[in-house]
Amino acid sequence: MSAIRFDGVSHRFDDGLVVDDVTLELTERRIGIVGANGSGKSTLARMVNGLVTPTTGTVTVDGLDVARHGREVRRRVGFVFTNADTQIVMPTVREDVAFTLRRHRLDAPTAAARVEAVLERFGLVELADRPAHRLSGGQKQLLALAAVLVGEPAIVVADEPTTLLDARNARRIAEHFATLDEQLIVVSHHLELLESFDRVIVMEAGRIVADAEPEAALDAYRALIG
Ligand SMILES: Nc1ncnc2c1ncn2[C@@H]1O[C@H](COP(=O)(O)OP(=O)(O)OP(=O)(O)O)[C@@H](O)[C@H]1O
Repeated sequence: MSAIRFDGVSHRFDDGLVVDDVTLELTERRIGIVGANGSGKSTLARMVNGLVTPTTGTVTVDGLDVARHGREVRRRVGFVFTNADTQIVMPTVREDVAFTLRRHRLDAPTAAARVEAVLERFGLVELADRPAHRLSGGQKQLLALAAVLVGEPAIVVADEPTTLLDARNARRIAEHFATLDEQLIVVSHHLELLESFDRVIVMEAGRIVADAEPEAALDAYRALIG
């Protein structure tokens, strides 16, 4: 597993401190982050691949400072957004998956084979030539995950990946998560999604208020939110 380290990390937006002096080492395979709305989860998750940089402190991935080595870090850390629409950049499903590989310096047959393998894995082969924007919400989220995984990142960060999905599609995403070899960090309000994870971090007002195996951490979170 990769080692993600937060060292005295704070982040301030205009209206105040959103992440408040967080020190963490994330080495487990599957890590969940929970917390009330506005507690700083997304900001923390975004710092793992440099979408947000710390106001103070450092975040490193395998020793690489995320603020200084953004491009290298983003190769290692794939990010899945809540709203898959924001992630679709190409007209068709196949083109959208292939787009991830544009800077990977692969020869065309190798790139094409990687795209087909990932389409197959996510049950997207029959949809490959469809307009990506016309897929259903669940299909779009699978496409977003496929488009991230085709780049073979070591780490996948997903920010509320099931929030916009119905129960069936949410379960599908959870099943795919269960089969991933990659290290996975998931921000979620769907607590059952995190029950089988290795570690769950609970945030409150920018701080980590519980950090344990899921049962204990989720109990602490339920107690916190009453
Ligand atoms: N780009 C931004 N500019 C200014 N303030 C921001 C920005 N992004 C987030 N914030 C503020 O930072 C705080 C934490 O936001 P963040 O999205 O990290 O919380 P969260 O725990 O992920 O919340 P939610 O569960 O609602 O998604 C919120 O008060 C939010 O309004």
